[in-house]
Amino acid sequence: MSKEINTIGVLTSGGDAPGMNAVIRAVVRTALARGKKVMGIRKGYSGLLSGDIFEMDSRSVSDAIQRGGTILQTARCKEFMTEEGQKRGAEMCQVFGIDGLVVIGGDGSFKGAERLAHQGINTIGIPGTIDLDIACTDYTIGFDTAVNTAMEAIDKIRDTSTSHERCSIVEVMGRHAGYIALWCGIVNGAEEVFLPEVENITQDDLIRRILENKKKGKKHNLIIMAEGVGGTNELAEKIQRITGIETRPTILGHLQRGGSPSALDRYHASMMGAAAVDLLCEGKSNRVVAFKNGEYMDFDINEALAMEKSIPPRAREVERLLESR
Ligand SMILES: Nc1ncnc2c1ncn2[C@@H]1O[C@H](COP(=O)(O)OP(=O)(O)O)[C@@H](O)[C@H]1O
Ligand SMILES: O=P(O)(O)OC[C@H]1O[C@](O)(COP(=O)(O)O)[C@@H](O)[C@@H]1O
Ligand SMILES: [Mg+2]
Repeated sequence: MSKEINTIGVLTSGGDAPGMNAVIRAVVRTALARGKKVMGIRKGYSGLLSGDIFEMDSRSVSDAIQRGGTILQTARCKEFMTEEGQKRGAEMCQVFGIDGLVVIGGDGSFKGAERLAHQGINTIGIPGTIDLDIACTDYTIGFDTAVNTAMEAIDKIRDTSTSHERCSIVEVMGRHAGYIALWCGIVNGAEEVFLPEVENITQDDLIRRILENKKKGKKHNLIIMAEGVGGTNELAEKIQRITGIETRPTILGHLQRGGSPSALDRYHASMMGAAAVDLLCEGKSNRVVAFKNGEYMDFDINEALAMEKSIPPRAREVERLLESR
């Protein structure tokens, strides 16, 4: 018989993402509507281990849906990677009466949720990361806002780049994932995009293309670099040294992680937050909520973590087709 859940905990973990507050709001309000008690855990698994836990009511999530960041704050917690840390985490849940837990984060956070489920706490993961790099789901909360933020910033860089006939290299976030870079390549109309998951053109090929573009009268070259590829500053210096074309690197960095979430992020966040609570109420554990082929569903965490995701070949092809030559 599945265990009945009376108190639901909620935490955000790993890198923050716009829309996390809308998830917290949906979890809190759905749980209260189902007659459950809700406990907020601050600073991810760090706050769980230090007992930074408080009761939440409907007002705790007022004025949160439109706010960026996470009102529960987030952290990366090394101690929780150890079995001892995970046991202590489960004990802390018991101390606060938490029998079901919603973990909002990425793959790393889901591994932690799986370990807690192993210790007897019912857990459900919700994909919250700007990187869009969780294989079991077509959408991760925060991506739409982040890619729009990057797109708007790159449009602005393109304006000044054209005025000065410069080459601009813009580095977008994604230590292991090139989705923001790929999307910006398409929606900003870049001349070249470098992704961590696939083979890219060589720096020599790039320099030849920049010189050809100049001969054809192109007024700027816009190159998008995913963070995980690296070497943005060095590449800019090399292009300028060899071609004589002024080249400026811009690293967009953490501005991509902040800001008020888009409608898409708020919508998925609300739907996924409510789904997570309903799964817990049905006695489910060790599951991840996903949006796949236009529907909300859930997967076993271990199966979800074993899935692989690759850059859609057609999107890479279209990005290349549309590069101006
Ligand atoms: N293998 C693991 N076992 C237990 N906890 C983990 C594991 N991997 C990550 N975590 C926990 O999840 C946190 C967030 O993971 P991280 O990979 O940084 O971010 P994300 O969840 O966004 O991928 C880590 O700091 C750690 O506390
Ligand atoms: O904020 P930090 O610690 O510098 O981390 C930067 C990383 O976090 C991200 O913004 C999001 O990654 P996660 O969601 O997996 O934490 C990556 O794109 C980036 O590489
Ligand atoms: Mg991650």
